Amino acid sequence: MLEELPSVFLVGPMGAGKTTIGRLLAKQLGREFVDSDWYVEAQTGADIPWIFAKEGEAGFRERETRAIDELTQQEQIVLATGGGAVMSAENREFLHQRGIVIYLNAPVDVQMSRTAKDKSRPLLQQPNPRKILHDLYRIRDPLYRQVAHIIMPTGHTYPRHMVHQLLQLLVPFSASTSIMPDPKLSEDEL
Ligand SMILES: Nc1ncnc2c1ncn2[C@@H]1O[C@H](COP(=O)(O)OP(=O)(O)OP(=O)(O)O)[C@@H](O)[C@H]1O
Ligand SMILES: O=C(O)C1=C[C@@H](O)[C@@H](O)[C@H](O)C1
Ligand SMILES: [Mg+2]
Repeated sequence: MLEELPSVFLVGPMGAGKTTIGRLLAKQLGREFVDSDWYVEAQTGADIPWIFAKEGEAGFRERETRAIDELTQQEQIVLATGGGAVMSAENREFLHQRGIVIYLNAPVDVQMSRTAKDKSRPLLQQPNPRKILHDLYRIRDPLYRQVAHIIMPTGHTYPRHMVHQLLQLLVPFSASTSIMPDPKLSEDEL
């Protein structure tokens, strides 16, 4: 039933589960899974902390926009994007126009517990990561909502259960028509 489904792009904050859910969703759909953070690392030949250290956040964002442009042109993939990808209007346009965008909306407490032990996120290597996550959420939540076709809360739901719900929410987008369902599916409807 989902053969006609265009590419699916996951957006949301660090620790929302974009990589985890994206990988599982791709498996269920029989699609290729790509993570824009991994793609940037592979294209650069260096990891994200190294890119931030050598080129600053601005250097990383340039690389990220090139990656989002290239990856959103691929057909029928599942793409997990970096948490800050929606900061660029160009990226938002690429994402919204070229596929179905799912916003995984995680409260700051959940983001905190899921990112606490991991040192791979340069923006959180600060004395007060909770404040950083909180400030980023305030700025980015409206942008995630703006770019999304589907908004899915994530907190205490098992990844497999989330993927099951997402597969149902994606059905209306699979018809062979260029008209996207409107209005947005929102948290209230889940
Ligand atoms: N629904 C879930 N329930 C419980 N744990 C989860 C869930 N989704 C993700 N996790 C766990 O949270 C951590 C962060 O998840 P993940 O790396 O998928 O987030 P992300 O959105 O890709 O973050 P980033 O933007 O930093 O790449 C992982 O350890 C993962 O196993
Ligand atoms: O939220 C962010 O700005 C980031 C999230 C990660 O996915 C990486 O893209 C990088 O660490 C920056
Ligand atoms: Mg990820």
